[in-house]
Amino acid sequence: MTARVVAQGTFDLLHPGHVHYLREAKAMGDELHVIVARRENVTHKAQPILPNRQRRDMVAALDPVDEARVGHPDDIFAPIEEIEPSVIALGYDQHHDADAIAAQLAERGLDCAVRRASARERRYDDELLSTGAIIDRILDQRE
Ligand SMILES: Cc1cc2nc3c(=O)[nH]c(=O)nc-3n(C[C@H](O)[C@H](O)[C@H](O)COP(=O)(O)O)c2cc1C
Ligand SMILES: Nc1ncnc2c1ncn2[C@@H]1O[C@H](COP(=O)(O)OP(=O)(O)OP(=O)(O)O)[C@@H](O)[C@H]1O
Repeated sequence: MTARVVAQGTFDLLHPGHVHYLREAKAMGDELHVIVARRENVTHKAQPILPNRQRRDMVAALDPVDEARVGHPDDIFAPIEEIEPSVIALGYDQHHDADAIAAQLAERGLDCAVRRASARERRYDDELLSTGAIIDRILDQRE
């Protein structure tokens, strides 16, 4: 039986931290399905610069990714019910509470583990491993 894994995020300006996360998520199963956050649903930080479709297209092009989709406008569990993953891989710093997600999955009768990926550490001084840091450097150097 194919073990499907779901990963999710904003994936605005891509960087090695995203690749690390998606590689780890893929290793948690056989098929990696990525849900790309709709711009209007990103309320916990600055909204993404790039359009939903462009962010999805770039994530879909990454090696570990088998399928990527723009997320549901208002029910984050709608794609989960469609994909029926064995694992949801949370990113190392994602603000979601794993237990709360596990409880909502159980409520919907979804048998799916919730795990957390690790952080990718910097390999050289000026490596940028966050979209926010990339944007800050652009503002700093291009103003
Ligand atoms: C299990 C799960 C399902 C999600 N499904 C959707 C969705 O369908 N639509 C959406 O816009 N965001 C969805 N999200 C929320 C976004 O991906 C959220 O902004 C992201 O988890 C946090 O992104 P960040 O790590 O880029 O800050 C989902 C998150 C989780 C944990
Ligand atoms: N350095 C990193 N190491 C491991 N995972 C990362 C790293 N940076 C981002 N991720 C993961 O990638 C997913 C998408 O993150 P997101 O799109 O918010 O990127 P970000 O670089 O964290 O953005 P921002 O700087 O705006 O917070 C999340 O699950 C996040 O945990």
